[in-house]
Amino acid sequence: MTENHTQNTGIPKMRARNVDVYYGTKQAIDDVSIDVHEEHVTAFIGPSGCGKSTFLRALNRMNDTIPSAKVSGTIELEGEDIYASGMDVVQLRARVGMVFQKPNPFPKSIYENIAYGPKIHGLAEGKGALDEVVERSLRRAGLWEEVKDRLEDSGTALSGGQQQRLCIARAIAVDPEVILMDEPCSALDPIATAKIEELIAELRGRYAIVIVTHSMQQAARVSQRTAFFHLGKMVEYGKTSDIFTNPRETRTKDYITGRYG
Ligand SMILES: Nc1ncnc2c1ncn2[C@@H]1O[C@H](COP(=O)(O)OP(=O)(O)OP(=O)(O)O)[C@@H](O)[C@H]1O
Repeated sequence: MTENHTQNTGIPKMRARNVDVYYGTKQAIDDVSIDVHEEHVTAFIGPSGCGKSTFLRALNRMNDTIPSAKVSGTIELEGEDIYASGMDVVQLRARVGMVFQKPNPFPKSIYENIAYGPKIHGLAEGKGALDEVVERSLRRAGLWEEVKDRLEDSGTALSGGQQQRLCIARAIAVDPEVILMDEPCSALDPIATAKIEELIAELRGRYAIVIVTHSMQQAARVSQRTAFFHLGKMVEYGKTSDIFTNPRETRTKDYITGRYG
């Protein structure tokens, strides 16, 4: 373990050590160790197929849904082993929320998209409390003003960018500690992308955010820490400004200067 991997800035929110992920016999992640801190946006970058999404999904056990996937090593959330046998995975995924590449609202009303999680997790009792959570979550996701008069409309009737903010509001509604975002802007136009990036900057004050992105410009704009992945390994992890201006590893330099990818 080197300083390079831990980026010592206080107690980490999540701590991964020596993580391997296999799909059947194919190794997709090889011995990755990283600390993720609250009030930071951590970007995962690297060429297609290097394992960014696989590692991201390991952070809230989304890989459990893929029968061939096997994770080893340790991943802790606030010091608690998330792969321990007693871990409640539904609860874990509320604490470590996820936003996907393609916005995926439920085919239900805007209101229900947000209210569903707090209801099943028992976070809000009664209509008044639920109304409050819905408004607060939509406000935090920068969507309230646009939807407050149409909360009963279907979430799927919103524009792509609004749908993605709805999905972020849905993640926020269950009071997460970490939000994982897997290329959250790849299906959006530049204006919707800029809104999501602004939102990420605001949300950083409350949550640890991890974002997978193909856009180095986006990583540079939104993140404070960047991890560069290549062929299943995490090659370099550091302050985003250092990774982009003064990378230590040749492979990082080659990638950020566009030599491959
Ligand atoms: N469900 C799966 N079953 C088998 N192999 C998979 C599965 N998902 C990913 N892989 C393989 O694992 C490796 C890492 O894939 P992953 O999607 O994590 O990479 P990535 O860096 O996120 O790629 P991209 O940037 O293209 O999304 C690839 O070789 C991929 O083919």
